[in-house]
Amino acid sequence: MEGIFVPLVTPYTASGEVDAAALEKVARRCLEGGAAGLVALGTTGEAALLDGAERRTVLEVCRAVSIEHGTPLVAGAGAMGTADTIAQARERAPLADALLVVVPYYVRPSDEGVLDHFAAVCAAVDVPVLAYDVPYRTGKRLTAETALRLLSLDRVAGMKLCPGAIDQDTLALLAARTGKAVLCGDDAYVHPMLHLGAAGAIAASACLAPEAFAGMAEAVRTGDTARALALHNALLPMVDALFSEPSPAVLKAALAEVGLIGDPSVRAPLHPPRPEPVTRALSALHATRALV
Ligand SMILES: O=C(O)C1=N[C@H](C(=O)O)C[C@H](O)C1
Repeated sequence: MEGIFVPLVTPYTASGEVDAAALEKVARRCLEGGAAGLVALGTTGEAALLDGAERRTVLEVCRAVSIEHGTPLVAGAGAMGTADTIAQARERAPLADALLVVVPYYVRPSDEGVLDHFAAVCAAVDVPVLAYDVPYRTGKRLTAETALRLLSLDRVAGMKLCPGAIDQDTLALLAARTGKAVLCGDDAYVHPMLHLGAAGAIAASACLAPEAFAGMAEAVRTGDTARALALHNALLPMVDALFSEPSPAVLKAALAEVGLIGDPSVRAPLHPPRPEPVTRALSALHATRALV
């Protein structure tokens, strides 16, 4: 798994249903913009705020677009408990090339508990699993040592790392060169993480600027450091604006402004964003366009 994977928003119609046509449009646009693949039902897709039928619709739309483009589809899965996570993983695996399974949240299990959780999920499905480490959301932080033990599980193909920083554990994990993919999930750090050996990223901001993110990853890969840095510097203010309020509220408002989705709404308890970060994201987007 290499390159920029885009976790898609879930657009709604004015009457609040999943807007399959808008989702298809955003998905196609991301792949045409150079994304390596799509992620359905991630944090950005408000997966926790959809019902079962809606999650199925999202997966089916993303599956169809991925097949059309010959690119991989990653599906988010994960609950607080192991049994519920396995049920979700079994349901979604047939429609996905890999599963993005979040570290069990809220209950704060021990490291051994986390490892057993992933071993049980891996044993229940026959697709690769990406472990999703996002301690500011889950309440459970993984050390590099535990992350390396996780990566040593056969079916674990890699990790999406979202520690909110490039910390000692991140550096140790990347330095270990396990051969498994480390994907950056902190949009602001994609550029330095690629230089440090990350295989790619799962970045919500790439929904709005797929060309710039894909171009940055390609520039790092080909050694065009000046171009990679220019794109990183241009993207940073956009990322800052997009994450200045709980995601994906600003992102959806910006996508609506550029006409990619019809309705910017997010589901409760998320709130619509203030206008200021949306304007800021759009003017930063404009600056990135000059570089792609
Ligand atoms: O949708 C996702 O998955 C993402 N998760 C990160 C988060 O937890 O906020 C951010 C990333 O850009 C996309």
